[in-house]
This record gives sequence, structure tokens and C-alpha cells, in this order.
Amino acid sequence: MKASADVCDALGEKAHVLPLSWQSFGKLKGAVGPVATVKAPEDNTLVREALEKPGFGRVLVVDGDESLRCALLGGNLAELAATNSWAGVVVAGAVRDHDELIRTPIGIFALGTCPRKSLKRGLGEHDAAIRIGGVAIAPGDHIVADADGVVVVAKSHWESLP
Ligand SMILES: O=C([O-])CC(=O)C(=O)O
Repeated sequence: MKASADVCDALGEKAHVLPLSWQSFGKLKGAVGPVATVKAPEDNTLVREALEKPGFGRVLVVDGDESLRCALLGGNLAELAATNSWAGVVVAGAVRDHDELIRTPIGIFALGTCPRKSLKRGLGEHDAAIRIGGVAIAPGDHIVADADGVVVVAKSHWESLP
């Protein structure tokens, strides 16, 4: 699996580091793959909808407005993601069920934990162009997340990597 540091060394400024304080929660300590996006403003209805579909090895990047007021993913959604062949989930927000997440065979990266669940009103948007930590991310970009951080690379640059 590609390491985020190697991707940064190879691509320089073409590798976009998401400058936030990421923590790894899943049993797998890395997630690499093409990006699918979802906006989830303190409401994880669309996160569930996305993870109910086949992941095909993609990484779901969740724009949660960096809120730590509620959890956008917990043990059930992590299990769903692993079952449906998602390579990982990157949540710019909070997750919960820490002790279940660490046993689930998928990469899960988030900014922290919160024991409160999110709204279920269907707010948000699938496949949106999003911005996390000031970095623009669109479906089809590639992501490398590991213990060093989370890096986004445009498809054209990704294909130039050895
Ligand atoms: O359903 C939710 O809101 C999040 C959760 O607790 C889970 O995924 O288990």
C-alpha cells in the first residue's frame, strides 16, 4: 500500500495534505483509493446511503464541517462499509463506538469522537465537490490516509506515480 509520506515526496506540491489533526480508528491503519464524497452537516443519513452501495475499493470522504458535536459514523456504519468493499472512510468530523471501530477491518480516519448520534433528516449532498481543511476534493481524486496524515491527489497526477 502506498504511504502518504512517499506520495508527498514523489509529487511535492501536487500532493495536497489535509492539514487537520486526523486520528486512525479502524482496524486497518491505512486507506488508499479513489474518492467518493458526501456532505453530511451534522446529519449522517447520506453517509449511510453511500455505504449501503458497493464501494469498489473507494474511500468515502465525509464533509462534516469539522464538527465534533455529533458522530457521523459508528460501529454499524463501519461494519456496513467493510462488508460493501469500501477501502476506508475519512470523516472531517467525529465518530463513535470506538471499541467497535478498532475491531472492524477497514481504515477509518476522523477528527475525534463524540458519543451523541447525528440528525437523520436527509440533509447534505452526494458526490459533491467538497473542501476539507481548505483543500478542494472531488469524486475521482485519489486519497492516501495513514498514521502520518491524509493526502489528496488529482487523478492525472496519481497516474504518474511509479
Ligand atoms: O447510526 C449512526 O448514527 C451512527 C452509529 O451509531 C453507527 O453507525 O453505529
